[in-house]
Amino acid sequence: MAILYGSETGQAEEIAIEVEEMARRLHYQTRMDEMDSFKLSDLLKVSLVVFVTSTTGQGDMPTNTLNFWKNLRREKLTNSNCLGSVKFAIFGLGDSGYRKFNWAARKLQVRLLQLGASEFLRASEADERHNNGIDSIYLPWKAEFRAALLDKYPLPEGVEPIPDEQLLPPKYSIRITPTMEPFPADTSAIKSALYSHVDNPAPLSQRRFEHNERQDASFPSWEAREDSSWEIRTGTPVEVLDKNNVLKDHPSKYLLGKSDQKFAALPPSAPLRVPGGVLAAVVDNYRYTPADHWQDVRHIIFDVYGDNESILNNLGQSILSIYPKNYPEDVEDLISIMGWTDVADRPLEITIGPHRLFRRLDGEPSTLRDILLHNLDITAIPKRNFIRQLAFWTTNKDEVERLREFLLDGNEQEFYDYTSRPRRTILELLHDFPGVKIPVDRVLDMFPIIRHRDFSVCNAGESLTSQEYLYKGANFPLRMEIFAALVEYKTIIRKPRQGLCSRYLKHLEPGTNLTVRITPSRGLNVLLPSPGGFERPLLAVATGTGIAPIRALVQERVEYEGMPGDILLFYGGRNRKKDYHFADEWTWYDNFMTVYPCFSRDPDDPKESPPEPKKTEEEEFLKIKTEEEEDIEFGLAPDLDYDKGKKYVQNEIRKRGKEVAEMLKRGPIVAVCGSAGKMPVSVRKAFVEVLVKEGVVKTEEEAEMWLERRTTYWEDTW
Ligand SMILES: Cc1cc2nc3c(=O)[nH]c(=O)nc-3n(C[C@H](O)[C@H](O)[C@H](O)COP(=O)(O)O)c2cc1C
Repeated sequence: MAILYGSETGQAEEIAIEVEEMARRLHYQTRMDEMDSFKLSDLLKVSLVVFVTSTTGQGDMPTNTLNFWKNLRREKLTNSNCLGSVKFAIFGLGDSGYRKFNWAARKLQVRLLQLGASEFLRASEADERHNNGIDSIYLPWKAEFRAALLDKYPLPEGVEPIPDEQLLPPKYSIRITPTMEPFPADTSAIKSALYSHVDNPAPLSQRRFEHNERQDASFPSWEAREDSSWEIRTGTPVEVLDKNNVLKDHPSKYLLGKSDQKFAALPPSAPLRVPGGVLAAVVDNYRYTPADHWQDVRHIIFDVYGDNESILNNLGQSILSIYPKNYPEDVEDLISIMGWTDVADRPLEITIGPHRLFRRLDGEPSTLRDILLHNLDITAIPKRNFIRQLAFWTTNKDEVERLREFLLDGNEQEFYDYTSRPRRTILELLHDFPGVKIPVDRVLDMFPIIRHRDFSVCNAGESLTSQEYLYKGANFPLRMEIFAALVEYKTIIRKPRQGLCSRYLKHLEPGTNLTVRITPSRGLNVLLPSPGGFERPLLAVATGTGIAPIRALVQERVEYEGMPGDILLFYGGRNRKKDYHFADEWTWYDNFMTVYPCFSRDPDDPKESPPEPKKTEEEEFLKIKTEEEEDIEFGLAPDLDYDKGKKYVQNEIRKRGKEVAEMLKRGPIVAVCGSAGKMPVSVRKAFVEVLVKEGVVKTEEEAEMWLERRTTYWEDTW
């Protein structure tokens, strides 16, 4: 059985992992991977294919399916019945808040049927907005799927499904290498510097021996050797093995580990070998919003070294993907509670690993600590698959019982209350279950891999290139900026929380090198298909950091040699003084741009709506929210007060109806950017109402049609 997934943030992948485990328990040979790692012809080699895919963008296929999808859509396959022998099942994940609910799964299903494949089981569409989220559809579907498998492909006589209480063999192969490892080559500048100041360095063979000695698990740690009792116990002077490493003079002279000393607690800066990735250096990273504003919004500027010609040719926008890393203190915490201290820094041998396990670019051998720092998401919210496996690694009966209870049918709410609602992390969960000791050879099977996070590049045109670039050409970096709101909140267990990437970005120091990936935005096809795209009017609506892609669109027009189309921007924030992003810049373009800002928390008339009592950032951050407020914040419950006469962009659009209708008549590009959920829906409704009220069309249906056919309507919401 092949289980192929398409996933942006990991939900579909998690479902695929569960489906695979279920199939393995029914003795299937399985292959589980993202769609893009699977050849179309391989579909013919398996008995059954399960597709699990989310929908992203505006009804789009996830990024890791795009190649597969392109191949599947090849014109010459149509009417070929080429998948006549393929049996498949589809499980879709979506969010009914989006207009094109579960479109990726639907498109895939239609195409597979068109190519002759037959459905093994009815397709299913899960809705994230449902009370119990995806699970409310997924769990019954899984039970139905299992029953159908047993029915249509019964197990041979005498063969039983492998019970849940029995541990399956690991999928990945990882082990700590035996002690006698060759001494790594002195390739890096840092290394040669390391040895250059050593007094009378020993011959290489001696150094290798000492190195191996230190690699040995029984060799005492630095801490132990610093403790003189070790010396007394063993009779070996502490410095014996390190005598050659005595520094002759001050280490700072060599810039040795300078950054490590200064920012000892920061994630490592070694860039990763990411397929399609390019090197970038942080030029600046500063807080854009004032310190007393509730939200820390970062303006981060990078120099990007890569195939810059092709990036420059990607008019429209680019997406910059960041690969966040863990903090050393969290990793050390995990190493210590799992009892991995002795093996954490010894080289690892990974013969079969997940393909997203990106190694360090400098080719240094990986250690367990390395992959924990760079690859494994130890602060993710624990998923069912993780909890299921944990129960095998504790000898404490109460813990086993408690872990298994979470997974029992009917306990979904309890599981949710323990994990997702308080945003509990894997690391915290492991602290709650001190009896659990995960063996090293299971880490790749159990921990999720860190996913990259995408940011719209918020500059374009001339600002991408420096004078140096223009003069010296493509060897010079491009300057790319992102504008990111850090995710920091507290939950019902009153713990302040930070997203993994937010924490990484917050302390990303200028000068840090990292690997990023630059890809064209999905909006690219929509925004610039026609010649003269720049000459079309642009009707932009942005809330908060949704302004990022709009700023790039504006900057692009500035450079246009012809006459750029005029721009109408509706911008929504909370306070003019705190989050009217890039307000100064808009005045530079007032020959072709009009901005209507509105601020939901700034009262027009202080008598009518008195200002809210001023809160410090800390108060705002630590404010204990009611359960309803929490639900609204996490999008789990509707905010019934949402639209009531507030100063939101949709109301501003209605207020300026005439001007908006005039622009809509001219076939503009409409770009709506900001948080997903109610804003894009309300904005579209406002456009529809305006078109009817201003007499452009008669009915709301006609207005919808107008938006669909006469405008290029692009939403970038998250
Ligand atoms: C930027 C973005 C765009 C989305 N667009 C759609 C959409 O057009 N239709 C839909 O049904 N769901 C949409 N969703 C919801 C996701 O499909 C849903 O959250 C899913 O559980 C994510 O699964 P994944 O983590 O595997 O990608 C979107 C989510 C995001 C973050």
